[in-house]
Amino acid sequence: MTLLSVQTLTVRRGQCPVVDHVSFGIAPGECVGLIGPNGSGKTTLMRAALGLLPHDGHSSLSDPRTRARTAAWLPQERAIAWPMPVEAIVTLGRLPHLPRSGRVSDADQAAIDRALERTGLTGFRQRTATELSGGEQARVLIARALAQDTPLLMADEPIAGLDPAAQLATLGVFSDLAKAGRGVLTSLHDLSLAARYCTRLLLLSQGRLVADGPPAEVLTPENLARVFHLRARVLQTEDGPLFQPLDVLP
Ligand SMILES: Nc1ncnc2c1ncn2[C@@H]1O[C@H](COP(=O)(O)OP(=O)(O)OP(=O)(O)O)[C@@H](O)[C@H]1O
Repeated sequence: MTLLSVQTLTVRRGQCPVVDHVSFGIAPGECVGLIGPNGSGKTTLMRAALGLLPHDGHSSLSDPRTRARTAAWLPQERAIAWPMPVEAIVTLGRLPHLPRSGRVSDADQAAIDRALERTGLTGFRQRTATELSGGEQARVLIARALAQDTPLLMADEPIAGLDPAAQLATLGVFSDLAKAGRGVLTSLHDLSLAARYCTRLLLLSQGRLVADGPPAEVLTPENLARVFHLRARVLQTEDGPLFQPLDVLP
């Protein structure tokens, strides 16, 4: 069973492919990190895989109904426009589950409470979301995506702007979701955290998928030099792999 299947997905901007014949699948139990330098095509790949951008090739989530049932999507933009209570925003994640009356069932409320708890926002539920800090607002949107309770969670740089504890907590939640049989696809720039929390990494370079496998097989000195122009040390420790960038290569 796959939660997402992408075959030869290609997105062109003008004549230039910014996602170039990318194929992969995501199965339940996988927490997959999408890594690559700025402009390598991570956002474009995820948006095309969700059917939100015109593309060639195939994605199993192109169909809006399948997408709505299968995937929660956390985009990179984190602005909350409406001065609503935090709990009301997280409740929006339950919209696909609510009856026409909009009545929130006990099961819906349990999912909302769980999402607030997982993101450390239980004490914020009555606060006006627009009055929270940028990082707190980001956590509200993560909570909304978690409340959707879909088999697959797709997140674009979800830990950008979060403090270190919130970064670890967020990726811990994603990793736990995968251990519980969900699937996660998340882009991120922190290669240490990618190595530690992801079961598998997809490495993009100039729109092409140049490596796909367990973190230790993807974060090799050769790939780091070739794709990121970095010399780095990867240490295997009892707490997982630690990644230390050392120099920018010419
Ligand atoms: N609307 C657009 N029109 C033209 N080119 C675009 C557009 N959106 C993105 N691109 C180009 O597509 C390429 C991939 O962009 P994308 O945002 O997918 O990269 P990314 O890997 O997510 O980058 P980052 O790590 O900086 O968020 C970049 O070269 C970008 O300039």
